[in-house]
Amino acid sequence: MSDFEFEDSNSGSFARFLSNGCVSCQKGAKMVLFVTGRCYRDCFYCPLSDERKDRDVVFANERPVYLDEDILEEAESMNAEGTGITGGEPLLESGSVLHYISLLKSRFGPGHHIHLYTSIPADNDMIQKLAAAGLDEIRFHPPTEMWESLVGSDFEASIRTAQAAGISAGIEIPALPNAVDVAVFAKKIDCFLNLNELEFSENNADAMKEHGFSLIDNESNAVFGSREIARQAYEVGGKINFCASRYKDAVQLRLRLIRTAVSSARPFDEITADGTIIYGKLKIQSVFLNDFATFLEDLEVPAEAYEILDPDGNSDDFAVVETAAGIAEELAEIFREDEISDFGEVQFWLFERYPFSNGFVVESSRIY
Ligand SMILES: C[S@@+](CC[C@H](N)C(=O)[O-])C[C@H]1O[C@@H](n2cnc3c(N)ncnc32)[C@H](O)[C@@H]1O
Ligand code: SF4
Repeated sequence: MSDFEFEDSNSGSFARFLSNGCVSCQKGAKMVLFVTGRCYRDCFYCPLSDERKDRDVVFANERPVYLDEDILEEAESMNAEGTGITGGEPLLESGSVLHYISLLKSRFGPGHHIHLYTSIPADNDMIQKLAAAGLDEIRFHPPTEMWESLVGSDFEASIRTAQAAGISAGIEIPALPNAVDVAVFAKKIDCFLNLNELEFSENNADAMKEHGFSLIDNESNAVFGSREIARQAYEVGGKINFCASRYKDAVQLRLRLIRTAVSSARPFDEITADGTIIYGKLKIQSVFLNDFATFLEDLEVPAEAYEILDPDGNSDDFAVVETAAGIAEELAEIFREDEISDFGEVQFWLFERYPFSNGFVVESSRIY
């Protein structure tokens, strides 16, 4: 853990303390492991999407998880330094949480930092199990109606038990009115307090409006006034980190995409500053593939500069050759100028997409 003063004028984040989990999260180096969308609470501000809320699903980042291997592959694909376990309420599936902690620690070693979000004040037995599995950090989210009366509560007991068991423990809540009371409590018991800028999501928008909240502007999801509440809480002192909505989107997500792109890009993929990849795509009738490969060899295009994707090898179908954007552009130019027709109809495209397998396509354009 580190003590310092941090103020990011671009995003609006500020902190005088960052837990180790936050340090790797800020680098975009944490995988998000979502363990069950079920939750026994009903916070009006809960941001969960329909795809996840109340559903017994597991996701590693955006990848649905059916097998342990899905989690390990996702962590490898982004070269993760650690994992944040969230939900729903992950401790409703405590057996899975313990299993995943052990799995990640045994594959990636004790240095793979794992933190857990929970709204349950876990009892001594559960804390000992989490510690034995290797959990590094736990962040409790007490219900808003308890924020003024946390002293002597089960949450205080859980935080103290976790700290005694060697788990770094604190509180993480959205910056809603009364967060100042939580700051007073956190300072008193000397635990960290992470404040999230309150955000609108598709599913909580109606409830947020009913509670009198509005957006800062039309370009962000952040709630008007949440940052000012966090600032008041910050003035209380103590180990506080305010994570702005823009910081999550603009910095953490972008850095995670870049990490994923760097570890999974093919030699010819171009990685953009946003972490997307750009490449060229040629669509060609499968029957002409062998001749076309010879044509590329004659042009001295190196083998590592393209990849042939012909899934079913059916000669009636179109196959795909993916290559560097620059090579696709040059080939398109050659085909156009020389009016080449030896390979049937060949289409030339440029693609930009997220760096996951079958990642969302940001843009595609046909160049010839
Ligand atoms: C969605 S919860 C899931 C884990 C667990 N149920 C909990 O509440 O901690 C994960 C984190 O999101 C934060 N959060 C919930 N609603 C939010 C909102 N509308 N805006 C910003 N953060 C929110 C919570 O404070 C919590 O730290
Ligand atoms: S405790 Fe967490 S998951 Fe459950 S309703 Fe509240 S914010 Fe949503």
